[in-house]
Amino acid sequence: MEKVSSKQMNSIDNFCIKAIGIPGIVLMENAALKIVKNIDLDKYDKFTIISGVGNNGGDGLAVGRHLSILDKNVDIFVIGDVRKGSKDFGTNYSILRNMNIPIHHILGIEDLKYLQKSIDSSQMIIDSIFGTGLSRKVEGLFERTISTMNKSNNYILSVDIPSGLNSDTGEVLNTCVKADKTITLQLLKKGLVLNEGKKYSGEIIVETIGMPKIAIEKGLRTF
Ligand SMILES: NC(=O)C1=CN([C@@H]2O[C@H](COP(=O)(O)OP(=O)(O)OC[C@H]3O[C@@H](n4cnc5c(N)ncnc54)[C@H](O)[C@@H]3O)[C@@H](O)[C@H]2O)[C@@H](O)CC1
Ligand SMILES: [K+]
Repeated sequence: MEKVSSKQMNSIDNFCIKAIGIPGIVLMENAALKIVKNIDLDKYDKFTIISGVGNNGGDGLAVGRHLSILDKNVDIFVIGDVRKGSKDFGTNYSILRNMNIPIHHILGIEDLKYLQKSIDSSQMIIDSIFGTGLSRKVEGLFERTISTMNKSNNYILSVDIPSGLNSDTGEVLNTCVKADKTITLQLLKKGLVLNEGKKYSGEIIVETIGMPKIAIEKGLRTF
């Protein structure tokens, strides 16, 4: 199984989007549907989704949309400055707003009690805080959010990478979500199986999201 670095993944993304013309939002929607495909909908009805404001967060918001359309009970939390959100995150954020689906923003410590309340009454936590874009140590409110998640005994499903894990080296950047399952998109990220990757990823499932071979080969050759 091909293992890729985040740089390689980014160049594959870019080739897909810029050279071939598959919009990022299409890849994000494919990712969301593959995440939902891996959830046992007969077993799980109540979800707490915690999203960052990058494309990993966008994946999580799209998952939240699909689960609520399937009449599941979904609490959606966003952590990070929405104004600094990525383009595709913004698209999914405004779709949820237009659907009048409530979004809770984790802006300060006091918001963690709402998160705790949601976690106490849900069966599954979906972690879409950070993916391959994690670029520095996890601190402050992000650190406290992740420790709130890890303290619960809910089932935790991570989108692409357990948030806090360096997707290239498998190092934990101060703290990391301890996932029961990680659905990684298109290709296996090296960090998932290096150092502490296995411990924090739980069961790893690779799901393709519609990236053509030509893009993958080109991207792999670049780095
Ligand atoms: N680019 C694409 O076409 C696709 C990307 N996908 C998803 O996009 C992810 C990569 O998205 P991005 O590159 O936007 O990055 P991420 O969404 O992984 O994270 C970047 C965000 O986290 C913030 N951040 C990074 N480190 C932080 C720290 N220590 N503390 C606080 N904030 C921090 C950044 O400011 C940025 O807002 C992948 O993991 C995957 O889940 C998928 O949607 C598939 C398609
Ligand atoms: K994640």
